[in-house]
Amino acid sequence: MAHTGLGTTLVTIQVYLGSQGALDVVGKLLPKLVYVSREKRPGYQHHKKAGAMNALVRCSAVLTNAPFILNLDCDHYINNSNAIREAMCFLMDPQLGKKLCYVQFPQRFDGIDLNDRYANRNIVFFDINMKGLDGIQGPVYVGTGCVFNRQALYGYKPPMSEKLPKLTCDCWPSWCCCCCCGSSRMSKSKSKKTAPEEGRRRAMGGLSLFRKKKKKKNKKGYVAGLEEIEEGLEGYDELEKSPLMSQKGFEKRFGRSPVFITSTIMEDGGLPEGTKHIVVIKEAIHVISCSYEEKTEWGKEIGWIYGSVTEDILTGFKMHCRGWKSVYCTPRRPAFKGSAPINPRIDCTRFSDGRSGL
Ligand SMILES: O=c1ccn([C@@H]2O[C@H](COP(=O)(O)OP(=O)(O)O[C@H]3O[C@H](CO)[C@@H](O)[C@H](O)[C@H]3O)[C@@H](O)[C@H]2O)c(=O)[nH]1
Ligand SMILES: [Mn+2]
Repeated sequence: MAHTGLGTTLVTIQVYLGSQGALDVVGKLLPKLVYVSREKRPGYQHHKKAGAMNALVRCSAVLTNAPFILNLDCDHYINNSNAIREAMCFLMDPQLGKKLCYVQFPQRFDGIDLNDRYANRNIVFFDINMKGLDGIQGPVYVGTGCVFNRQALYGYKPPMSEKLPKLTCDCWPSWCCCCCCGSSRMSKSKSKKTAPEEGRRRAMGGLSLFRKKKKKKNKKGYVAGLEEIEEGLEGYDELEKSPLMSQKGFEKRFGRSPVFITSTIMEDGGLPEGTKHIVVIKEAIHVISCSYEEKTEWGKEIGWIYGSVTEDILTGFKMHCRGWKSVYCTPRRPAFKGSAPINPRIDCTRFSDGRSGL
């Protein structure tokens, strides 16, 4: 039901196919379908679509914690039964997968008139610009037809890759000592990254928690934002902070749900062994209550970002800024389709309704 921002809606969670489940024609258990409606009350911002998405992310983390999330607008549908498989080929790729925040598909529409009078195809954007971006850090997130890596929604950074030998001058690799050995920068960077420290970092699942980059100034006062320095120290700040983060920091970022917080550090998703239904249902209701996000980082640093008419662009940029890459996936048969606005009035109404949360 639409919400005007004035009334009240209560939490609804309906699990279709129930606790017994149901089988498909070949006897396999069908996935459950869960309908979720969050709580809204006067005096509490619901943040429209971005707020709805954040509530869904938390609720699903508590109920199943699947590591990947497909986001589709309510006026879009799946048009290619291989769509999810296409995305998973990237997200589960042994080399590339762990660094990907999302796989974005182009938006395609039904009902476009012969001459595409209302420019629904958006050829320049979807078939030129987005392909170009795919060659850099990846396409922007366009709000629908996108499969996310759940970890990227939580403000974590992508895991670091093994380092290749570094060039210390224009022509020689770092093992060349003729002109560069004794460089304090390099030796500092190397001596800091000792094996036990590296081991501790790995033990943390390679996740960088909430680190603010410190800019280092060199003698001349220039900002020496050299990658080597940053990379040499990578993982240290957060290791020092992580014991403190465990309680207050996590709550400040994610809100006061220990079940949700636990789910965020399970890198491969899933629920802890022995999780009880009654606990998760209670917690699922808690995380979609209207005051849950107060004094947290939801919508500011994590999840779908608030405060813009196009929450999608900001959300994708946040991930790219943290170093994640994205992928543009364009199978021959469109993966998803939406219904095209067929006159300017419909387009304007849809636009203003969507932005005001109707
Ligand atoms: O209060 C709201 C308003 C919208 N929606 C959802 O947001 C979607 C997008 O809204 P729509 O009115 O369809 O806007 P469009 O302009 O068609 O959407 C494009 O532009 C939006 C803003 O950039 C993106 O969020 C969309 O994914 C993208 O398809 C809808 O389908 C709903 O699923 C909500 O959940 N709550
Ligand atoms: Mn739409």
